[in-house]
Amino acid sequence: MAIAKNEQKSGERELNYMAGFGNEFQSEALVGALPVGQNNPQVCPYNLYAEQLSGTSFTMPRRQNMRSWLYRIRPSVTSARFVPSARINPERFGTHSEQDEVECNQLRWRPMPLPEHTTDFVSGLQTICGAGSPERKEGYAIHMYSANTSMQDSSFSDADGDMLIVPEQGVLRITTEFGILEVPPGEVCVVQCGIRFSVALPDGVARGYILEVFGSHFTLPDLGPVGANGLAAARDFQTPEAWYEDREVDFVVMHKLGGRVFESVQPFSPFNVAAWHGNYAPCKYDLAKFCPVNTVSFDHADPSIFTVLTCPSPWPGGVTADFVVFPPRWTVAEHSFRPPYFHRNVMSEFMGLIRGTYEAKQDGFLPGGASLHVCMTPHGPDTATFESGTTKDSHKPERLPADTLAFMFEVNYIPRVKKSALESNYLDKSYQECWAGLKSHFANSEGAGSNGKLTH
Ligand SMILES: O=C(O)Cc1cc(O)ccc1O
Ligand SMILES: [Fe+2]
Repeated sequence: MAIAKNEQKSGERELNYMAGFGNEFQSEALVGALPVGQNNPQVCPYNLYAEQLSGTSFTMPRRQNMRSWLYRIRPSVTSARFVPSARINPERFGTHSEQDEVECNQLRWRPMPLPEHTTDFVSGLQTICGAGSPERKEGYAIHMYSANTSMQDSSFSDADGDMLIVPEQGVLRITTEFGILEVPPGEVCVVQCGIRFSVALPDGVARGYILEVFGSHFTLPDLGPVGANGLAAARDFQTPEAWYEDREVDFVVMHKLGGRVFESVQPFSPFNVAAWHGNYAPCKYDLAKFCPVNTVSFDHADPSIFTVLTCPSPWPGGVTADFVVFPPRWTVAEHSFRPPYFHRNVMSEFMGLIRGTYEAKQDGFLPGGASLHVCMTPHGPDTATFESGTTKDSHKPERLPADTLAFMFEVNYIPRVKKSALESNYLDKSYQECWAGLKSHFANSEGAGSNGKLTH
């Protein structure tokens, strides 16, 4: 067995990352393992197998074209036949189905409980909603996970799309074919379509959110008049250096395709890539590095101003999905209602909370919880937020607390909500009550209203 540049046991090694978003990276865990000047030498260095993983069609324009070359001890093709996985309950995880319904009411979930029984990242996945079709390669699904055990000699890959993973509780140590990423709450990662990965839980528990996009890839948003800087900087994204293990063991390889999970057993670890190069590779990003841009005068900017990553739609200006963060920041708008406004949006909005409280809700929206407001469903600040927003001194700058971190998956297609998520006992059936106190303050002749003050 050749000697790896890094330790064989991932737990003992400091992780190294390469900086940049979508760069042409190259990385060797074994000195000289990358072929020089070509992808397919007749015999690769160290007798490795060359394997290409493409993320776009071969003929995609160069700027969008994504692929990587992996140099591995055995090729991925050497596994037994895949069969439907008995570990996954398709009623709970996969994609939405015909039996799931659209729901025009505002929905909110309390935090999903941590599991009572042994549950790893994959068995702890629960689909909340989805739209479009993985077969047609358009649309998305939104999932949550809650787990208390590391994946053991097993991996998962998603042939349906890219996964953006947002931890809320517990570090995720994600071993991929490209190397290892450690992702604590406050950071997010993207594991692209087809990449095999396995999740260990150094903290013993983990909970969080996933946005899966079919047939599209996450990219940095254009900045338009904002200019060349601001929001998420490309250099702050981190891609793991190559890491491999040469381990012969019965390894379960799970694979999601068309919303169904299949599995196979192979006699070796799939994390056997000694070197790779290309621009199709997982990455992570620390949300604390996000540089918000916002109003410095009056009124409330639309939340698109906080877009971290976007999945463009096939038509100009549209998106399949945006990942938006509500970071700690100063709010300074004068003579303005500063919290999020009341609205009905053409896009559908799934929100989650990583920590703290969210500026539009004083109560009931908890870390690990979620809300869903679909296309044209009215929503906005709860009664208490409206009252404080209309009475506070709006000439004093205010710091939104540093320990707050909410986010939104803003999606185009109207989602169907998974039956199991609608029937779960953590669905908050009293959500609508948060707006019940929004009484009329209308004053058409005298008194309140005419002087810009409300009587509460
Ligand atoms: O809380 C929400 O619904 C998200 C949201 C935030 C905001 O500041 C403006 C519009 C919007 O949809
Ligand atoms: Fe909204």
